[in-house]
Amino acid sequence: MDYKEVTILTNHEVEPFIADILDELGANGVVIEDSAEVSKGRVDSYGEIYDLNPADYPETGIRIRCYFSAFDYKESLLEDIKQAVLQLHDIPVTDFAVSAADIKDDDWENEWKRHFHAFRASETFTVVPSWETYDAAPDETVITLDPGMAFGTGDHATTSMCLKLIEKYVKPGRSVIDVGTGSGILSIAAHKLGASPIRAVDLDKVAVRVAEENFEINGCAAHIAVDTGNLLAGETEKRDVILANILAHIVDLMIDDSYKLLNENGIFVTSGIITEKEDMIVTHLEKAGYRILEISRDSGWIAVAAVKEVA
Ligand SMILES: C[S@@+](CC[C@H](N)C(=O)[O-])C[C@H]1O[C@@H](n2cnc3c(N)ncnc32)[C@H](O)[C@@H]1O
Repeated sequence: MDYKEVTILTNHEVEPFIADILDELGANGVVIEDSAEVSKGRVDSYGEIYDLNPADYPETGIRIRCYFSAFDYKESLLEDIKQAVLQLHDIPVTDFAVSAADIKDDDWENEWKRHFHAFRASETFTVVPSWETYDAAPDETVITLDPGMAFGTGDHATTSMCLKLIEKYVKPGRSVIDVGTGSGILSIAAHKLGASPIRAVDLDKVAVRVAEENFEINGCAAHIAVDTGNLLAGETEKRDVILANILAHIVDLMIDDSYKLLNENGIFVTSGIITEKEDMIVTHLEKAGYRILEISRDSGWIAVAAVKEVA
């Protein structure tokens, strides 16, 4: 079947919402290229800094590439995307352009996989696509991933900030629940650090299937229970750590439940929160009884680690 590659150029503020919009409209695989990445400089597994090729990135804002099968693509699609973006509440859309091109080679999957390569996502975790071979250095812990249609390759600021907080706060033998597991990346990281037992849930059945496959690839399927689930609804087992990288207004809905479900001195690691929503989330966390341990910031997003201290 032929595929269409749809390219969108827009400003950073739209980024948190674009994947959901494209998903609703039937996109297969979404790749986000951020102009801010070029100025960061990357460090490879041997500590050498390398530059990204500016030609691969937009000059300003973000470029989103996504893929639609001929079956899902219709003439009105570009206009539908534009209208959905322009109707976002309270989000300034200062730049917007959308275009489509044919992909003739029947190989859209490889087209978007072209953009995903092994990279160091945190101090110890290196994410390696399942189709690449990689020689890990002794200080690296490899997470092998095929994210398929699910979110979570690790190169998004929210995921890498979560990985860094997990490195710090998840200890061997701690019980974990990963809410909105996506590709399963955070659960795999927790497992590699010795956490147990681990449960992963996602509202999206496709994400649950992808996470299961990634648990298999990483040899941890027997150690992570994965299921569909809506936030913490129906969860009764107390946990030492709760992970949730979802959007701020959704995280907000689970703050009180997370506090109830945590053991004493348990830790809530959460991200998916744009800086504009920091005050709202921090105020709610403190009201629920949490003490904020730290807040990380990257590319307009924050991640929070908070502890349930019981006097
Ligand atoms: C931003 S992705 C995070 C994926 C991965 N945990 C990571 O850190 O990269 C958010 C995930 O939350 C899931 N999600 C959204 N709303 C949810 C809900 N109410 N309950 C459970 N999962 C939800 C989405 O399907 C998506 O897979």
